[in-house]
Amino acid sequence: MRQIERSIFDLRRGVPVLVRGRDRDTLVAPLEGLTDETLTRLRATTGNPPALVVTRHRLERMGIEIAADAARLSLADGDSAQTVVAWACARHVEHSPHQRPTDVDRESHAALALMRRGLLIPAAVTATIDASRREAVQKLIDDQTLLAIDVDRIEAYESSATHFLRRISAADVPLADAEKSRFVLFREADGVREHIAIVIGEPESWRTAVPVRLHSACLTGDLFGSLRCDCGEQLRSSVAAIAERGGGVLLYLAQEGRGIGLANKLRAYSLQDDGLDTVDADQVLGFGDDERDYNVALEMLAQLEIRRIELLTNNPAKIAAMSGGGIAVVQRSGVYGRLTAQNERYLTAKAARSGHWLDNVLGKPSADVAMNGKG
Ligand SMILES: Nc1nc2c(ncn2[C@@H]2O[C@H](COP(=O)(O)OP(=O)(O)OP(=O)(O)O)[C@@H](O)[C@H]2O)c(=O)[nH]1
Ligand SMILES: [Zn+2]
Repeated sequence: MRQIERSIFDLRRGVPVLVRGRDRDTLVAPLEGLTDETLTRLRATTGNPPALVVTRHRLERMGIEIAADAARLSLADGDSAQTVVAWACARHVEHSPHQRPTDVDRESHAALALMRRGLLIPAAVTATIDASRREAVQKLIDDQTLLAIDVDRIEAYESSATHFLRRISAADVPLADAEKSRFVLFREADGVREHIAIVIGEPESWRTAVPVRLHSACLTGDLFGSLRCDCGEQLRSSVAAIAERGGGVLLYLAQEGRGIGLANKLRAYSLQDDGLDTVDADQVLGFGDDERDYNVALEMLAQLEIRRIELLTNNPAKIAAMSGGGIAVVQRSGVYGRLTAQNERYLTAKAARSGHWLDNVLGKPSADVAMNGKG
């Protein structure tokens, strides 16, 4: 396994990793699972006081505006793990951090990139290695107690991770709403995530604007029929709609929870039960309103040689992402689930805060829109 994937797995297990910069080495511990012992060990190993690295979204939640993507908050000797975790992801913070946030260095920025890729809360505790501890730290690396990874590699990985997809396997899987369906599985270059193209009908008989649905995974809704969202019904009605149009493609994207992962989505659900809406709940955890990017979808469409599409969505961001990636979106058609007592607040927030076209679900009439070839 390459160092980068190994470091993500270490962080997911709660094990710190060393990020090697040009001028300094930084020990990085994930916020998730942080204990007082971790903080003590971080101090002892590095010989320096640790800092908490959090995203701009998290700081905004704490009433602090910054221009950069992330910032560091210095930690004092007496700060307990509980306090640090509260600063990073609690809805209510009793004591504010002692100091104004300072700019993040490349190493801290890279640390957050690893957390996101590992679907962890995007926050880390970091400390630079003091010159006096270099030898001891090198020993930990040599005996494989500690994994070291170059900051350059993390940055290169960040920009290339999803740009290469391998087609791994395929099989016919007849579906209740589309008997002629073929599942084609793609794997990202690092092997971490897999996405599926469900190819419905025969490509030769598709319309010139291929009906396409980009569907972000939702375990709770798609598989269990959760009433908190509309995903399951959207999934099934998209398959039926594509089949009715004579075939097309549904891309089932490993973007659970708008890209934050299932663990964080469940955390966000608890925060919603506490009164927050879907966007604010994600922000409490340090995420933006939508963490997805659609490069994977663009790459899958390219490999399937699809360039002109009718997009089945209510989400303007998906149209922008496809058009921006060189796909001609010639038409947009809505795809709706039922309004339930449990999903009304979620759908209302999507319409109000993220601009989704949900008027006819929420009780106002609306029509499908022809894009005039412009997307
Ligand atoms: N973070 C978070 N994610 C959620 C929540 N509810 C649903 N989701 C996720 O939101 C995503 C919905 O994805 P889609 O159905 O592809 O799309 P959409 O952005 O609603 O746009 P449409 O194409 O109009 O359906 C899935 O990944 C769900 O897991 C929530 O409360 N919080
Ligand atoms: Zn859902």
